[in-house]
Amino acid sequence: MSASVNSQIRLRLYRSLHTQPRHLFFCFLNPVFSLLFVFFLSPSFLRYPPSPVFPVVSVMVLSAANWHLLSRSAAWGQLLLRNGSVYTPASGFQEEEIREKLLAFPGGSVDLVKQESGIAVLTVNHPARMNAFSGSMMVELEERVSQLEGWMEGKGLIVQGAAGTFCSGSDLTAVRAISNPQDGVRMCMFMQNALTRLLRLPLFSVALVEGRALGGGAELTTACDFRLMAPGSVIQFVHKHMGLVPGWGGATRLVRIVGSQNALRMLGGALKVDPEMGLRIGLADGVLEGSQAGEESGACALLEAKQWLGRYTEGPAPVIRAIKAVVQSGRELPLEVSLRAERDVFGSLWGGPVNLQALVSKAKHK
Ligand SMILES: CC[C@@H](C(=O)O)C(=O)SCCNC(=O)CCNC(=O)[C@H](O)C(C)(C)COP(=O)(O)OP(=O)(O)OC[C@H]1O[C@@H](n2cnc3c(N)ncnc32)[C@H](O)[C@@H]1OP(=O)(O)O
Repeated sequence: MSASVNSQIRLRLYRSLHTQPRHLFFCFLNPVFSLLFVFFLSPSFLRYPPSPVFPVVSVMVLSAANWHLLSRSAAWGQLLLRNGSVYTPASGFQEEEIREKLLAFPGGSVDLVKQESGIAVLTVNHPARMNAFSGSMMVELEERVSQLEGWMEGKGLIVQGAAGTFCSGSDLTAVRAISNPQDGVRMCMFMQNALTRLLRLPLFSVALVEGRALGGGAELTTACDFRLMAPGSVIQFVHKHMGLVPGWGGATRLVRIVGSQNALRMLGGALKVDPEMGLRIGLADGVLEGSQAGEESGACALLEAKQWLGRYTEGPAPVIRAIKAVVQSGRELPLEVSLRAERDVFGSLWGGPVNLQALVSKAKHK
C-alpha cells in the first residue's frame, strides 16, 4: 500500500475516533475479550498442570492482530460508512430510500471526464432547465464523487455547467413533488453528504461559474476549494425568495468562506454577487478574461480555468494531494487532531522519492 494511501487511512482513523468516540470503546473491549478467550479456552488450561506457552504466544499474536484490525476497522468503518459522509446508517440515515425516490425524477446528467494530466472536469448537464438538478442528477453527482474518491492520480477538478451557465439549483419539478418536510430533509442530507465528500476530495477543486449559480447551484460553488467567475456571471442564494434557507451545507460553508457578516448580507438580501463583488468579499478567487462570445466562450473559459488551476496542480500527485489533505484537516479538525494528521501526512512524504529528488537537485527558491 502506498504511503499516501496509508496516510489517508490514518487521517480517516483520526476523524473516525474523533467523530465516533464509541470506536475507542471497541478498541478497548476487543482485546479484553480476546484475552479472556485465550486464557479460559486454551488447551493448556484444560490440562493440568497448565503450560504458559500457548496463552503467552496467543496473547502476543492476538494483540498484534487486534491492534492491526482495530486501527484499520475504525478507519475502514468510516470508509464503509461512505467515506467522509456527514450522515450514516448509524445516525439513522437510510440513503437507499431517498436514492430510490430521487431516481423517480430523471433528466439531465452529471458527466465526469478524467484526464491524463490529473485534472478532471465535472459537468452539470441539463441545459433545457438551466442545469437544474433533477433527482437522478443528484444520485449521479454522488456516484461521480465516489469515482473521484477512488482516483489516486487526481490533482485537480473543475466543476462547470453545460452550455454557458452554471446551475439553477434544484429542479423545481422534483422540488414540488417532494415538498413534504420528511422527503425534503432526506434530500438535503443526501446532498450534504455528496457535497461534503466533494469538498473533502484530496485534490484542488474549482467551480467555473459562467452565467448563473442560483439556489443549490450557489451552494455547489461553495463545495469547491475555489470559485472562478466569468464576466457577467452571478452567484445568488435565492433561498429567501423560496421561503427557505440553504440546505445542502451551503450556509455553513459560505460563513467559512466569506465570514458571517457577508453571509448574512448574501442570504438576508438574496444578493446577486457579480465578479467584482465576489472578489471584494472573498467569494471569488479569480475572474476570467472571457472576451470570447457565443459557442466558443465555454471552451475558452474551460481552457482558462485549467490554466488558472495549473499553478496549484503543477507537480507530483502525492505532494498535491498531501497539500490538500493538510489544509482540509486544518479546516475541519480540532487543533491537536489536525496537528497529528499533519505529522502523518508529512511523514508519508519525508524521505520519499520526490523529497529525495529535490534534495539532490539542490533547489534554490529565489
Ligand atoms: C431546495 C431549494 C433550493 C436548493 O436546492 O438549495 C433550490 O435550488 S430551489 C431552485 C432555485 N432556483 C430557481 O428558483 C430558478 C428559477 N428559474 C429562474 O429564475 C430562471 O429560469 C433563470 C434560471 C434565472 C433563467 O432565466 P431565463 O434566462 O429567463 O431563462 P428561462 O426562465 O426561460 O429558463 C429556461 C428554462 O429553464 C427552466 N428552469 C430554470 N431553472 C429551473 C429550475 N431550477 N427548475 C426547473 N426548471 C428550471 C425554466 O423553467 C425554463 O423552462 P421552460 O419554461 O420550459 O422554457
